[in-house]
Amino acid sequence: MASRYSEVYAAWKADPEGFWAKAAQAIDWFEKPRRIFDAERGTYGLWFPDGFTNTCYNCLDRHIAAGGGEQAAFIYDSPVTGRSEKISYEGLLSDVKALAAVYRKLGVEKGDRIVIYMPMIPEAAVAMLAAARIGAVHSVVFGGFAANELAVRVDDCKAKLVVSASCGIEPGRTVAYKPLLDQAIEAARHKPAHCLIFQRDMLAANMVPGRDIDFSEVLAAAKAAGEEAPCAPVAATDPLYVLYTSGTTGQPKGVVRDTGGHMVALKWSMENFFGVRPGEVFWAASDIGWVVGHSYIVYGPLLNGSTSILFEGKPVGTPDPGTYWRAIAEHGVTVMFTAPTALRAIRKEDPAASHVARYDLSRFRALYLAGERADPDTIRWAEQALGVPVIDHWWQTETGWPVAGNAVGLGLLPVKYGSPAVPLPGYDVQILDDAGHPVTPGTLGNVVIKLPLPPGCLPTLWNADGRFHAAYLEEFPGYYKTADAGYIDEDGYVFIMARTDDIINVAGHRLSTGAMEEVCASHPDVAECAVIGIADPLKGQVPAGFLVINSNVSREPAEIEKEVVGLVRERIGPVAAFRTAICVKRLPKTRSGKILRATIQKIADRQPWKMPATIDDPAILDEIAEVLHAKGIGV
Ligand SMILES: CCC(=O)SCCNC(=O)CCNC(=O)[C@H](O)C(C)(C)COP(=O)(O)OP(=O)(O)OC[C@H]1O[C@@H](n2cnc3c(N)ncnc32)[C@H](O)[C@@H]1OP(=O)(O)O
Repeated sequence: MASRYSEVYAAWKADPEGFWAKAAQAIDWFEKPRRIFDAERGTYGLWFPDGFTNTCYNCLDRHIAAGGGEQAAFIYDSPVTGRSEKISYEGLLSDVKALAAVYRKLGVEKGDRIVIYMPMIPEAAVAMLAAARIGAVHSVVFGGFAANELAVRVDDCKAKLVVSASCGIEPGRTVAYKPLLDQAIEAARHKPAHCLIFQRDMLAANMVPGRDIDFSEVLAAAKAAGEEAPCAPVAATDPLYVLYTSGTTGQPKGVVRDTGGHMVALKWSMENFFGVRPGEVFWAASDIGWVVGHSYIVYGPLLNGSTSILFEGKPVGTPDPGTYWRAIAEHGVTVMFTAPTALRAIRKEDPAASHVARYDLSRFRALYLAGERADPDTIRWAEQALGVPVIDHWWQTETGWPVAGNAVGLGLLPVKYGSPAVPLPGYDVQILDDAGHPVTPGTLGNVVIKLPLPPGCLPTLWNADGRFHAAYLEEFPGYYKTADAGYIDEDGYVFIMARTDDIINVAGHRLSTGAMEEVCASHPDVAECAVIGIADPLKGQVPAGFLVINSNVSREPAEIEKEVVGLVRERIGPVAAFRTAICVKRLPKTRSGKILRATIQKIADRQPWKMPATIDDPAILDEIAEVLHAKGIGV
């Protein structure tokens, strides 16, 4: 099929409001918006400012009203527990209605926050949809974060309720969630009134009397009593959720997602970008703790009337590197999303892709990759192994849906390896130099998006309009700063090259080196430190910490390094993948005292580097190179 991309993008550019007004017709509204965009409200304007709707209604009730109740909403595929289960739209709605009634009985009202800290089980999605049903704001916290990170989020959003589970299952170990939750609540200044705990068979959690409530018991009781909560009409501009993402400090940023624009954008993207029709099976192999889990495990597929796979497993080891292909064949997946790290892990164990041949992938049409840079080698390997288009695309927690990509739904454009292709309708992506001037095609600069951002993107940060403005809008007035560096070529293809801040990407997880430095520096023997991301063949990047020890300390450096590694795991969580801490005599700095992190990174990554003109003492770089080489890094 010839690509309709240029025509559709031009139609959006000619009449953005007309474009989104038409897209909004695919959503059911309790009160249809008469205005499409109000540039005077919010931080840069608000979408559908006078519309009223409900996300849960659009995800569930309306499909059932249209006769789709028996279709599977979710397929729960859990190789780590050996379970596989289909959950129909009707069955899901029944649980969601009852849980929403439980929330109401616990005093949760429209606008109240519910923190969800759960593994990849259907109850996590039920908890999200039940919050949406009553107009409560959910905030999902990824299970790989430590208690301290959970506490920071509970405090920031002042959660009235926490929904959690007794445990998660990681290969080879059971992760007890409840002790982490108890520690988090102990540490938090704000105490949630109640915790709803889903007890899993593999591990029972100890309950705190008066505060903790058994999820299954209370849900069954609500169902037996016929208790159900109706869908609350919420303003299109009301928040559906807050999702925290790494900031440049230990305080994460609470990305706000509104209700109406989010649904309009996701529904449009399911059909036009991913090319998935209602009734088809879509699989985003990620976690509900990340934005892709929100957008494309839960909300996008359900808004589209599709079936979504909820996968509790890993690309390898559960049980083998064929597990993705097995699930695609077994459930008739048409389109899948995963992170490049997952493919690299599979390739490492099965370089010849011999597991693919074991399965019938005839219904599989496309594989989408995002979350980190997709290296051309991995894309080519997957194309050859799977025989379907493998499509890199680029977006952020903040945008909520793809900014640039090759839209299957509009007909594919030629692929340029290393580029996530072209900006999607809604996004006017530009490249500016540091002074804010546009650069010529092919020139590296700051990747920005001309305001207003389209529906679905963040309107602000939770309770932090000032921080939102300072972080995203201030540096390039009239534009949203992505904090990515890249270029656009002569054909309009976007290339994303690096971050412009201290965020690193570890296995598709966005992590702040600043936050890790805060933890390293809190060790009593550490005088100062620097954390950088170094290249890793599997995870893309991994963090490495350089520690200067207090002069009066005579302990073995290896001991301190081990303690610091443990401290980061304890404070931030295993997701940080912080395994390398190295004691050094001194850190290289400029004469004004700025640590030369970028130069250390280049040495570690064996990239060409130049002696910075402002360096205070060049000999320190030789010392750093020596220590790195002794550890086998950068050699
Ligand atoms: C486009 C917009 C976006 O960017 S949205 C974000 C997109 N990113 C993603 O979808 C993430 C992609 N990455 C992954 O799914 C995983 O990293 C994959 C590839 C599956 C590999 O997983 P895994 O082998 O566990 O490695 P990892 O680096 O993720 O984990 C590091 C340590 O953390 C642990 N962990 C992981 N998840 C949990 C969890 N839910 N609960 C508790 N612990 C968890 C892992 O077990 C691992 O621990 P350890 O250090 O080995 O002991």
